[in-house]
Amino acid sequence: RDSHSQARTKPDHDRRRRGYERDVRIEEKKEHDGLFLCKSKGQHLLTNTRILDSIVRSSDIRPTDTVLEIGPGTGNLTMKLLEAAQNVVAVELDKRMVEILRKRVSDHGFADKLTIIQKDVLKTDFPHFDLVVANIPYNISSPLVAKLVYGSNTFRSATLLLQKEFSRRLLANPGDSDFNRLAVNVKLVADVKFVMDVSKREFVPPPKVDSSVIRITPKEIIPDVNVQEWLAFTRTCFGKKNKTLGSMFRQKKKVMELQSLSAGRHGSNVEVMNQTGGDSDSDVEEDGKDDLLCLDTDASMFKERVIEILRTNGFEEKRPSKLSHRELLHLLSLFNQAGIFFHDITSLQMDLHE
Ligand SMILES: C[S@@+](CC[C@H](N)C(=O)[O-])C[C@H]1O[C@@H](n2cnc3c(N)ncnc32)[C@H](O)[C@@H]1O
Repeated sequence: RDSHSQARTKPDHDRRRRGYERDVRIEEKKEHDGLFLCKSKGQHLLTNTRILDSIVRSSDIRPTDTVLEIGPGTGNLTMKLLEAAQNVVAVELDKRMVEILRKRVSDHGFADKLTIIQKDVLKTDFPHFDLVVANIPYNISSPLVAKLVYGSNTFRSATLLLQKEFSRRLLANPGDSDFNRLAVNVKLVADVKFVMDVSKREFVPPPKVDSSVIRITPKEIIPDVNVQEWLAFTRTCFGKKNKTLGSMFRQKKKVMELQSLSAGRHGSNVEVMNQTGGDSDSDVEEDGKDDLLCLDTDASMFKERVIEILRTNGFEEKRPSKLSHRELLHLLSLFNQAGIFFHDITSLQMDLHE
């Protein structure tokens, strides 16, 4: 009986869904002249005026500010930003959105306050701006946050509407289950604060997930560390964030990387290249207990040197996701003092993801 009722509910569900999608189209057609919203470009428009107002209020815009908006879409947020700021720079990929936005803004007499850059935000150099306020496409959250916090622009804060789960990771602290490489890298250079949750029902069309607004404020003083080396170091340490550092640095793969590099080097410095992919917690990898048997003497000695640094400084049994920035920076400096440096051949990509 159950399977029979399931067989009947599936078409019902599909019919309801088709009807719903048609409604959204009609609504959009009315509002945006038949504009079809692309999921692949993350086109979920925020339509609730109360929430748009709260976002603008919480972003602390001054009348003299230039605000950078990423993905203005049809301009729901842009109109509010134009009222509050001196200027808005909006970066939008979709030509159709740009046309609608341009018309809407000039109909309201704001044209001279808005600069539109019709480009992919990840491939655009930003002009000067004071603040970022944006409902961004969720599929580029990680590289976009990286571009903002590790990029060359100086700004007061970025108030961003993000996927709820992603924002929880950014908000996490050492020891929290969500704490990962993204959080450790962003929080080296910025503070992250929760602003509010936003239900998926507030968007047209609704995405599958709920959202949150967070505020990222770049730190005035950041630790004196080579950024590329830090990113490579955290890529290594957070490769398997729940493993102990001891077992991580015993992995055959890591030692072999070191071995091949040390073979090509002279002098005391040894570079630890980070070119490994597959760095999720679920990856199955050898714990390294027997790996030593497969390694030649130089690599074994090098591995023992690394383990010795961890052991004598109390890091061998520690898990990277439980360490503070201070502890991680200390560990990196211990490696450096021992002539071990982390370099990333993919360093030009500022990808902070786990
Ligand atoms: C989530 S919608 C937000 C629309 C609008 N801000 C709102 O709140 O109603 C994201 C917008 O970003 C644009 N977009 C997607 N990928 C982009 C990219 N790589 N660079 C610039 N804009 C992009 C989409 O076309 C879309 O208009």
